[in-house]
Amino acid sequence: MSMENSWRQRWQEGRIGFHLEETHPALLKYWPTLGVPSGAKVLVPLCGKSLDMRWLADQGHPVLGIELAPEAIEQFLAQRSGGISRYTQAGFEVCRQGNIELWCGDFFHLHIQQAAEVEAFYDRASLIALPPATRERYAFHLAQLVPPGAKGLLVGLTHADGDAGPPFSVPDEEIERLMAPNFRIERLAQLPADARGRSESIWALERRGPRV
Ligand SMILES: C[S@@+](CC[C@H](N)C(=O)[O-])C[C@H]1O[C@@H](n2cnc3c(N)ncnc32)[C@H](O)[C@@H]1O
Repeated sequence: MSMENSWRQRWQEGRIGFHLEETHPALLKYWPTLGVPSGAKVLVPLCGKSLDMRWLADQGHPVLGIELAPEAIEQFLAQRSGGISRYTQAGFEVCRQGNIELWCGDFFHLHIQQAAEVEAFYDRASLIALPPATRERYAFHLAQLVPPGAKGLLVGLTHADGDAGPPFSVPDEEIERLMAPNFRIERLAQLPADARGRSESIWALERRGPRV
């Protein structure tokens, strides 16, 4: 089965153990330390139906989430009664609710023109959703989409179940190797392991290169 279909099947069957029913504690704790100005648009790759997007929007950030599974987007929108506008842009179905826009489709098809206003990013559980070779592509594509100086928070995950996934275990060394060519990167914290031995790591990133 293709990666795309297996994610859609997960959403259809409700196998979404990664989803949190609250704002991620690391977002609450560490986002304010990045110093991203209120009003800066935040890219949320592989966003699922994460409530973290609501929190970011409540801080004054326009949010651009991108997600493969229409099921995730519809479930996200159904959480609130706010009016929804729907349109097609650059081949993506886009839904907007308040200052959150959700693009339904493949992150790798999102082009820099569509991300033109993005100034920051928030990435939880994207790398760990992707097999090794795709993680390389992901890191490169993210770097292409965000401008020099863009800051982001990244939440990774390691586990002791070997190469199995998703979630794939992505060790610190790999996150550094993938991101360091294009981002200044600092590990902020390692959260305690849960009952299944899964532990999240929290990183601050800043896109390298001269600001224009
Ligand atoms: C592990 S989940 C994390 C979701 C969210 N960030 C969170 O913290 O709840 C990964 C999500 O990425 C989506 N996805 C996987 N590959 C994708 C791709 N190439 N483009 C867009 N979304 C993708 C899946 O459907 C899934 O909802």
